[in-house]
Amino acid sequence: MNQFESLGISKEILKVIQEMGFETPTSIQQQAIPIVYEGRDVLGQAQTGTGKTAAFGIPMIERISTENNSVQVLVLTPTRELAIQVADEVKKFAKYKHGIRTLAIYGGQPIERQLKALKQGVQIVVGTPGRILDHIRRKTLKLNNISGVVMDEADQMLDMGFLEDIEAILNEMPSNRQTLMFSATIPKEIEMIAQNYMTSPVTVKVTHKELTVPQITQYYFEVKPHEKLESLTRILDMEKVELGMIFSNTKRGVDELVEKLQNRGYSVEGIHGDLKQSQRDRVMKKFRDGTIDMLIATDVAARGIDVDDVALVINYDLPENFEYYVHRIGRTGRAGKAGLAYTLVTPRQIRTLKMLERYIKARLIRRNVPSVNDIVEKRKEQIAASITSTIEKSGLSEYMNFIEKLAESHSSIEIGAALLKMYMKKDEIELLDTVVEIEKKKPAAKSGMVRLYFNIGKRHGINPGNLLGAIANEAGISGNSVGVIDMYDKFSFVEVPREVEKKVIKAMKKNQIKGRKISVEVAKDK
Ligand SMILES: Nc1ncnc2c1ncn2[C@@H]1O[C@H](COP(=O)(O)OP(=O)(O)OP(=O)(O)O)[C@@H](O)[C@H]1O
Ligand SMILES: [Mg+2]
Repeated sequence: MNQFESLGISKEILKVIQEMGFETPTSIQQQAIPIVYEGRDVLGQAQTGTGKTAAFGIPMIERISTENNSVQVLVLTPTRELAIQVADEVKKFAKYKHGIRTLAIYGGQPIERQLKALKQGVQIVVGTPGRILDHIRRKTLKLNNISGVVMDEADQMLDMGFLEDIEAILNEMPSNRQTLMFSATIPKEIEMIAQNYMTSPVTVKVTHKELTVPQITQYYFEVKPHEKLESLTRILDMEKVELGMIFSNTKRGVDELVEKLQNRGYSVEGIHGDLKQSQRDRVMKKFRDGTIDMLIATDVAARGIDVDDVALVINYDLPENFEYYVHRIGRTGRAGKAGLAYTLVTPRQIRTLKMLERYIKARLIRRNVPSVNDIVEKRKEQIAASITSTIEKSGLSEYMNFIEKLAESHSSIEIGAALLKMYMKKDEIELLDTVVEIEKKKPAAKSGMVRLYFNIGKRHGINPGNLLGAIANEAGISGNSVGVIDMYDKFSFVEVPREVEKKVIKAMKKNQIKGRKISVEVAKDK
């Protein structure tokens, strides 16, 4: 007998569990399922991604009588996306329990469609409190046959101001029903509802020292407010994750980030409460399918959302509430998988960060925003890896003939290097476009020097040493007195002693390089 069988789960559901590839029940499932089967009220707390949905979903499915077409189980969730997801998960588990019908009911969806489905008869309804109450008042949803109610993410529903709605809903139900509440965080306020609406509830708490799961490695980056966007793009360039989420505290923040990142060529979409439901559904689908790399979201997508293989969560803004942090980063590192969580913190927020660490009882490791060099080095590693895998996949013979010919007049190292240079060139432009904004604002590091920015356009192919010599010559100064020169396709800069600033600018404008007009800009000192 496997461990799932010993929990008393029916064979129809055991079959699904096997198909889903679950090997052993998680702690919350082991502890909560038998108590829920007993019919007790349960207040369940366990870390994010540890299978709370199945912990309440499985026993709730088992109690449905298929002879009866009325609603018997109601699950309340704080968001529409979570209602859809939990209903899908319940449907999955009920796959071989023929005759059980499950319906998600939420705002933003045409009410007629829901009315039609309710009329046909469903036994399990999963929904958001507002719309559920709406149906109760229209008498299109009757709760007199309810034998079980679940509040998933109960604390979030209270936070969103759903207390009155929830109370109104609970008051419509038979008092001998079974009541369950589940969340990764259970603050004190919950106990108030528990006292009023539950009958001698059993608290099932899977305790760990930390509130967050240990397989999520948590880092923070200290960045000035005006450097956040630049830092984010560097982090994204460095990580190149396949699927991730970025959280912002405001809807406007989400919209702005989406626009800015899309303009820079990142594959991102946004989700928040002001978007039309059809748009929210479209974005969620793209995210679940992996059509986009990153979902940018407010906390509307922080709770309960379970998307496979989210490798990275970034808090672009430090959340206003510590519980939100736990739930946001919990979108990664689910079902035992590893995850990364990055949080951008401004210097003024360091104290709040320390308080957050005390709340979650875990540490965030400090990390520096990757420099341009780090990103270039990382690119090289990635390119080396993709060269190796291309070679391993073989299918190179036609290219090899071509290279063999070239190898008669060049060494293979030269050929390889030239190909790489051609390949990187394209890459470099993309990379450096993102660097410009921050670099542009930088004055010279050494006192007495000024940094002059000039623009000679894309793919200039000019040797910095030659340019430096030409400028010094034209200005009548020694080449040695010119400091750094760095040339990019968009902005290049040179650092010169303050005394010769004017001379150099004049010389640069005069010394048109390859016939291009040069515009020079002086970086202001702080
Ligand atoms: N026993 C199990 N073995 C392996 N995977 C499981 C098991 N139980 C659940 N899962 C999977 O783990 C993932 C997370 O489950 P679920 O969404 O229920 O977590 P949760 O505890 O509700 O998290 P959150 O607090 O974020 O809502 C899901 O993809 C689910 O299919
Ligand atoms: Mg959940």
